Amino acid sequence: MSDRTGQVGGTARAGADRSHDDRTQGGADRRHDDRRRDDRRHDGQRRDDQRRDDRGRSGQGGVDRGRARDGVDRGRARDGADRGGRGGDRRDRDGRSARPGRPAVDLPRQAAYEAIEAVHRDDAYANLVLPGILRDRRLHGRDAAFATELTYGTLRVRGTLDAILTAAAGRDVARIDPQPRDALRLGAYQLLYTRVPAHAAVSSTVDLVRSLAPGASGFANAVLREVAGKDVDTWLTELAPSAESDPVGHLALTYSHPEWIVRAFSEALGGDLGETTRLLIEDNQRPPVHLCARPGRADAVEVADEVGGAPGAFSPYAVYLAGGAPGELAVIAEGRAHVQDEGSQLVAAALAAAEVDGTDERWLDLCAGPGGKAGLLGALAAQRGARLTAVEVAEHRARLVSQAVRGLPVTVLTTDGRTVGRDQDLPENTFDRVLVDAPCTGLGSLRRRPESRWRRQPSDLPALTRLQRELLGAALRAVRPGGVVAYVTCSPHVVETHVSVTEAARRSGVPVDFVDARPLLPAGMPGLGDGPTVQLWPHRHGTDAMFLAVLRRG
Ligand SMILES: C[S@@+](CC[C@H](N)C(=O)[O-])C[C@H]1O[C@@H](n2cnc3c(N)ncnc32)[C@H](O)[C@@H]1O
Repeated sequence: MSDRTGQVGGTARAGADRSHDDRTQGGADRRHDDRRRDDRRHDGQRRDDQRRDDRGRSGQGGVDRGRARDGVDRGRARDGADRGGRGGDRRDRDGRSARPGRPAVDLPRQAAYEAIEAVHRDDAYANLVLPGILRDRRLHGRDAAFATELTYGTLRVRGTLDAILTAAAGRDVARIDPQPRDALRLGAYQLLYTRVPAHAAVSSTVDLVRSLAPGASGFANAVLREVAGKDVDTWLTELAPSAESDPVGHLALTYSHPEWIVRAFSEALGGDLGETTRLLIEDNQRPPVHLCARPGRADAVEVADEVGGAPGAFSPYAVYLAGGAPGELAVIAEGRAHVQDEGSQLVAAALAAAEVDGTDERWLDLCAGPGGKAGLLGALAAQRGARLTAVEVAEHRARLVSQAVRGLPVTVLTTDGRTVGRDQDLPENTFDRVLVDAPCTGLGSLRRRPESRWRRQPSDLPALTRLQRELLGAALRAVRPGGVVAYVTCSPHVVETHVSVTEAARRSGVPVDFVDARPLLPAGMPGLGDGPTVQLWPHRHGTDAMFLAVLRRG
């Protein structure tokens, strides 16, 4: 450790103690007034340095402090950093904006902080809460992209950030108050995983902490300077367990996933740690947006031309968007396409591609909300003279299904899918094709839900797997002899995939055979394994990790 780092380390611990005093003794502020005045003088100097630094760096690419080892996509946030504190923003003696009504912190960082805080304080979902915050703060274009990158990135690598912050602060992050803690996570993310200049990352975070918890700004300054003393690889070398003695712990800290999820992925990948690593890396990338060009209403190649995207690699309906907000596209507004991961398209289309003997008119989607697969199946049903019944137990999600299938031959039922045989609209032995897109942990779409890896717990599994078995049991009662059932999860956890499907089939009392699902996917698709089930993967196929089992009723 260098002299400078050692010195800062001492300051960080002193700061940590000060902040602790502030919280526990209330009036401790007075005892530290002198130190705070010093802090402010240093902060003012630092901000001047930062502006000079930002001006000097703009156009030069900044400093990339990270390398590829953690798999986090870096460098995209660089330009946004240059905006912080520039453009003639006049500040008062405390570093706050001198213009009334403007927050002390630049708007993209403020927006990212608010989203992160809402996720941790209110159990909000980042993908739902952030658009409203961006709208309220009138952030568009590069500012909105910067705020989004900071929000998603910070939430994704929270585990690694917390380990580093714990070491830098000299105490467990759990013992730091929630507001400065989230601000520190945001600051450490900028320092370790983006090209934001260190001065900008530190001073903007200290400003943010000062606006939230004035007593903690000196502490935040010291902790961040300690964090900035090493790059992420050096931190990980110091903190991560050895890859030889504790491979799961090593991967978990290095690639910021909970250990139980690393273990589950490794098991689903047959214990191949190299491939597990590639998956973890992929989970930390910004996910692409895929559209589904609805069959009969649009052609994927034409939609790709229209939106400036590219046709998908596998699904005949897939279009890869280059960027931008899909909600603003005419093709979506006009119902010619919808947003849907390519893997979801593939598993829904596989159900439609399976052979059935006899009639092919009555299709059933037993877990339809919010309606992505019902939209594709409804469009295919329209082409083939069939009709889809879409079942969803949650009222608000059933409304989303109704919106998604407008104009298609789909009947939406707001009911429990397990009522097959008890509900007159869900008779037994009736449907030709049935989809069970079961509620699951969602471990296959961690790229899209940055907070979910930290929110999900192994204790979620028993209730989910019971529901999965019951819904698949209901589907096996609903399908007629000779008809097919597709069981789908957006999770590769073997307890939710192989265990749920084999247990449900065994307990159903209905004669069923597994159909080889691989030929139901586009010809030549690589990496589909030995069958009869199929597991798609982000690192192999660029899709969410969808699982598909197809069963034919005897
Ligand atoms: C994985 S999501 C389905 C996603 C959907 N197929 C799509 O492509 O948009 C599972 C859905 O099942 C619903 N669900 C949960 N329990 C259910 C039940 N007992 N009966 C019907 N739907 C249920 C959930 O509310 C959720 O909307």
